Amino acid sequence: MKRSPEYYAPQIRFANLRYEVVDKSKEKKSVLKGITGTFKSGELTAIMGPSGAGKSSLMNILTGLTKTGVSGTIEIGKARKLCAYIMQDDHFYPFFTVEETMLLAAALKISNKCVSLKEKRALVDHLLNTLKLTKAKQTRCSKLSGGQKKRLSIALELIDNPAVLFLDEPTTGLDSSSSFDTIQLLRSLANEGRTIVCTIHQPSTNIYNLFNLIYVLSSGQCTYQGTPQNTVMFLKTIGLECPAYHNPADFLLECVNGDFEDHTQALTECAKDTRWRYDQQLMQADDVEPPTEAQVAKFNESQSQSQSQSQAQSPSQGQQTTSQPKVQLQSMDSTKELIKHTYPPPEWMRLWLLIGRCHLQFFRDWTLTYLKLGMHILSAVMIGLFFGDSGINATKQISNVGMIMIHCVYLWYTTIMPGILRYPLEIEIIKKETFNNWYKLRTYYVATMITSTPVHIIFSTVYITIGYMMTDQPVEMDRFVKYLLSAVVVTICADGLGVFLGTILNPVNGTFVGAVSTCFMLMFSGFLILLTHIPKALHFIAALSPLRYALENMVIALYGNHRDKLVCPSEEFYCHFKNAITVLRQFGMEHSDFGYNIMMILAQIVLFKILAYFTLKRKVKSG
Ligand SMILES: Nc1ncnc2c1ncn2[C@@H]1O[C@H](COP(=O)(O)OP(=O)(O)OP(=O)(O)O)[C@@H](O)[C@H]1O
Repeated sequence: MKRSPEYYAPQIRFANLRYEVVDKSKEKKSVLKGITGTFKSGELTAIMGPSGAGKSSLMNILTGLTKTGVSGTIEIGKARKLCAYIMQDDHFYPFFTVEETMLLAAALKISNKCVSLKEKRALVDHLLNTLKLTKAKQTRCSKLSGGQKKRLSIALELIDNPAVLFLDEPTTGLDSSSSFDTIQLLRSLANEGRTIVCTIHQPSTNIYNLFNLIYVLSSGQCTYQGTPQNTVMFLKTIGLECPAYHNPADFLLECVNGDFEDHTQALTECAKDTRWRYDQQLMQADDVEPPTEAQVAKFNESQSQSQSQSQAQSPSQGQQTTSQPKVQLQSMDSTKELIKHTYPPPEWMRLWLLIGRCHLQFFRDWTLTYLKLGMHILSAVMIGLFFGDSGINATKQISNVGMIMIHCVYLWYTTIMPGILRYPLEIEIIKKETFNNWYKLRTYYVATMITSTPVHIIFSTVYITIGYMMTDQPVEMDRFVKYLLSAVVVTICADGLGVFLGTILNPVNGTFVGAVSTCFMLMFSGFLILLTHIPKALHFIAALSPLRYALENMVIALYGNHRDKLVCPSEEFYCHFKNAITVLRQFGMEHSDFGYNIMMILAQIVLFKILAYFTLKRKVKSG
């Protein structure tokens, strides 16, 4: 059952479209200079042109990714909600198989109420079969070839049957055969009634002829809009004769590149004639007006009738026609019916699914789990062996406070770095998925918080418990709980700051800023320089350091609340730190308040998490 094009895939019209940017030298630059065009439903359109002509800019504007600096009219209406944008690079979570990726996308895009899990499996199988990915079903995404990745990107967006599909350079990095297959597939999808627009560089003749419309940009101006078959005749009208056996696509690009003098002005003028987008048989030599829709429909019908007749007479001849795709989407009416009436699941359901994905990813990435846990255990044991009985031995109390500081810095550093390094890698996936309405960014953000927080709690608990036990700290539950709580909150705070830095800086700068900020926080933690020794005017800087509050709290937990005397070894004549209160006085912490310190760290956690959300949002929205 075919959808009516009006409902299914509205055409995209834009008129006098301008796009201006301000570059670094504050100069205005006109990227698109008042272009006009129409991309129709049921058609596969190629946007071509030299590098820097404005192809990606046009695509980003039509998809709604770029909004500032744009003027003119774009008639896309509600279609923008029905759009899918397949970006140039294919990004997937590497630890999931093709089937898992597809099933998760189906679960995120289609509510269980309208399509059951069994039906979703059938839909996924159908799409994988159509895109020749069935054999790679159980392959992890990181192991796919370039062509398979591209086809998976397309399959993922076809799950909810978008009416309009934009693709940025879908053949980049593919060999000629895979490129041909990909464009042929897109043509099949367009034949079903979708509006498909893609940018492409130097297509071969076979690929070029698969397009219904070629839209050429040169220095922000439209220099051709017509069928591939009309290209040679179009160029001839301005005196550019395409040599025999020369690829018309290459010749067209050579002409717009200015390889045979600058013809941009003549080409721009000539391209205003919209009749080049119609079959020349349809045009009368002296016609000035383009044919009406009814004329075009009638012509197309008669064409397809005569074609099917000739194919019936000579099947092999029909197969050789390059403008008709060989591969047609297998008809699966029940599946099409299913996807016709779909609607997305509620956002809480998507949250649940994303939490599941985060957990699965966490357990499959051994560097995140086993390696990190192993390092935590090893480090805790090493520190335990080095510090021995420092928790009870009155002669080792400066070392014991030093060990607390090492614990704080270790947890801080090992948590802040993954946060800094994670988002630059993940941002492209989030960008793609949120832009194509898989879920809202806030849902994703909450899911990562819900998943990462228990992990930080478990890891820091393992690390702290081993360190606490091995160094003979007081065996009192309330002291241990307070000590652990302080370590856990500072770990979560480090995660917040890491995510914040990861969303505003690239990995190199993020690593540098993360390391430098840790050094400063360490300096003001109250161990290397006592808080009482810091000039009063600089106290506010110390007040910003979460490490300071954590260290203070861990020291209070061990030495505060009238702790019994520590053990002074018999061979020692005098133990200065025999009374626990002496340790607190030594570090100027006898009046510190545990509750206040916890509140200060919690406040910073909230601050970093909110800031990180907005910086992540800004990063995702920036094209
Ligand atoms: N936000 C921006 N700030 C400054 N310049 C920009 C911006 N966006 C686009 N441009 C400039 O506009 C021109 C067109 O860029 P665009 O990416 O659209 O070209 P393109 O045709 O897609 O090129 P390519 O084929 O190489 O990808 C380029 O010169 C680019 O530097």
